[in-house]
Amino acid sequence: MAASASSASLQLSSPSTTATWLRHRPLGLSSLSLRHHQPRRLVVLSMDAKPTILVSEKLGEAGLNLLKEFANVDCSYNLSPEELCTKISLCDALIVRSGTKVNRDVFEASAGRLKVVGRAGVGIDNVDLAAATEHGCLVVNAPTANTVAAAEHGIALLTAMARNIAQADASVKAGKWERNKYVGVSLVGKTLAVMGFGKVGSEVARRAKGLGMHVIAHDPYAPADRAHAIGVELVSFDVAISISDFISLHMPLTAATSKILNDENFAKMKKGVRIINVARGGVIDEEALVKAIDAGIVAQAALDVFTVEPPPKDSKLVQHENVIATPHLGASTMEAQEGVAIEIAEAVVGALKGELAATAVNAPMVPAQVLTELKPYVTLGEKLGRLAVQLVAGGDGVKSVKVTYASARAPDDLDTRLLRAMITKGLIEPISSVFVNLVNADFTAKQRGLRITEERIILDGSPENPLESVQVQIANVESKFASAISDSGEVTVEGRVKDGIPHLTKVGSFEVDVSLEGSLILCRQVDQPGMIGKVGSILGEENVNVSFMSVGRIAPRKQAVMAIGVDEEPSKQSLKRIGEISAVEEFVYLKL
Ligand SMILES: NC(=O)c1ccc[n+]([C@@H]2O[C@H](COP(=O)([O-])OP(=O)(O)OC[C@H]3O[C@@H](n4cnc5c(N)ncnc54)[C@H](O)[C@@H]3O)[C@@H](O)[C@H]2O)c1
Ligand SMILES: O=C(O)[C@H](O)COP(=O)(O)O
Repeated sequence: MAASASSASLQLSSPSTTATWLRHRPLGLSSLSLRHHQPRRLVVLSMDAKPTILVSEKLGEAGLNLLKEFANVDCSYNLSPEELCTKISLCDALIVRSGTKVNRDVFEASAGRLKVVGRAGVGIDNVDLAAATEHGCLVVNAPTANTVAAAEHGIALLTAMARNIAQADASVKAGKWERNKYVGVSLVGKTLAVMGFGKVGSEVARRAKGLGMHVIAHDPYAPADRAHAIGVELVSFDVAISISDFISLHMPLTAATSKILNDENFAKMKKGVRIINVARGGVIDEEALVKAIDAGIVAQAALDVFTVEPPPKDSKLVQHENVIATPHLGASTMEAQEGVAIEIAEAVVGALKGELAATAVNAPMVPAQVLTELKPYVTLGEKLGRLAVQLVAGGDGVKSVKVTYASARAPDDLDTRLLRAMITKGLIEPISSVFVNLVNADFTAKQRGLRITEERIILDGSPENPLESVQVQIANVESKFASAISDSGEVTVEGRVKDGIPHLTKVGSFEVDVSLEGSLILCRQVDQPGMIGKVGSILGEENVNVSFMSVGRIAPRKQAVMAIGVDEEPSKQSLKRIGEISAVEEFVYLKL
């Protein structure tokens, strides 16, 4: 008889995840279950329990108010990189726009405290995503609220450039009246190439069509039917740049798009082409653009974004008379900034509360309604992982875990990434000091050499629930609770969600039914009358509340496993007394 409170020191090895799919019938359940009380929850917040959120660039008032309801908010603008690194170690979340470089130094300086970086806008090229992921820091953005503002700014630049508005305005203000100098070009009937047919690009295309332009687009990843729906033809990169009178850039800055407009590609363009950039400065080789303007290939350029922001005062590009420039104003409308601020505040507060984020950039992005549906299963997965690893006694360490999902849903209708991540969290956190979340789960498993294979059992029946059951098995280990080893030799726990609450339904080969709240005592005993009463009264004497009890047995009066859910942690003395009950053969106390 052995009692053990929680963890063992284990080594995890041999990374990777694999998946297989099988077809089975639903599994039956036959266990005796007694519900005692609804578990009570006691939440105690200390005076300084509020998280701290650093806002390093100007954010709309409505968003700030939302943040302040939940956290201490430190609005510190124009921080130097050193100041940011100093402050960040005291912050749980950071909200930035495009002006703050959130590099590896920032994550290292946070020493694990920084849990969320919120990008109040779309482009996340100023955040080191690899470093964020390695540090388990979630990055969320606000991808929709500034789309229209950016598209409108693109159209504003297009029309202003075509009619020399900026230069003519400066000339009039300088006391001149140069009507012949500022003759423009018309837009109607001209060809516009939209490079990057995403949210902003498609809104620009829609508006340009309204101006009577012929719009084509290049985007290797955009669906043709979305383009056709607004009367835009998708073409190759070379066709787009070589036949167009105007080229408007709307792709993200990535390794593939960096300096995509360079000497070679400017040489392919139609003489007199006009360029608009409200995407990112880095997609244009700025030196090559100056040369192309001087060579007469590019007649004019209208730029909102630059490789270095702000650009140097003596920038040849900015100073060029055929260039108009704005200081990264694409998202800067009152409406967009209020929208972005609310969008990012909600995402950051949600993430700090531990909710799954729908706008996560470095974690699986799952639509909000799917997240809501999966929530209890995600909790189930984490708790099964926690239970399984606490049941391990020794062996060569936890190296190989198999997760089996039983579901009536079609394989492509069940996203298991969230579940796998939370099972991984449950498996790793009780035996290490590592903080595991959706962001770094796969990375951490790989680093620790934990191999997780996933198997899918396709059930017949109604696919109303995403999952019927989840089973977690750890191979090649011994257990501190021998009954947790299944007939096939693995530490095995299985659970399902009932009425929105995760339940443990199987331990080893024994069927039980206990809600996974509070903590758990598992006892193997010889089935006989009075056992529930004996254990219950030992716990009752200590005022430990039993939330659930369930007995799974091979046959009446044979071996049985009793699962007891408790709200409070029993003392070592009580656990010892349970172990001393004569019919109890082994027992274990597990923290959920
Ligand atoms: N100036 C501003 O203030 C401002 C405001 C909003 C957005 N932006 C920038 O505009 C860009 C687009 O934003 P969005 O919200 O439309 O993003 P989005 O993700 O909706 O669209 C980007 C599109 O670019 C496409 N793309 C990726 N690689 C490409 C390539 N090599 N060639 C062509 N297309 C490619 C993608 O398939 C996608 O459809 C981003 O760079 C964003 O940072 C700037
Ligand atoms: O990517 C974006 O959302 C835009 O570039 C806006 O950037 P900003 O928030 O710094 O204005």
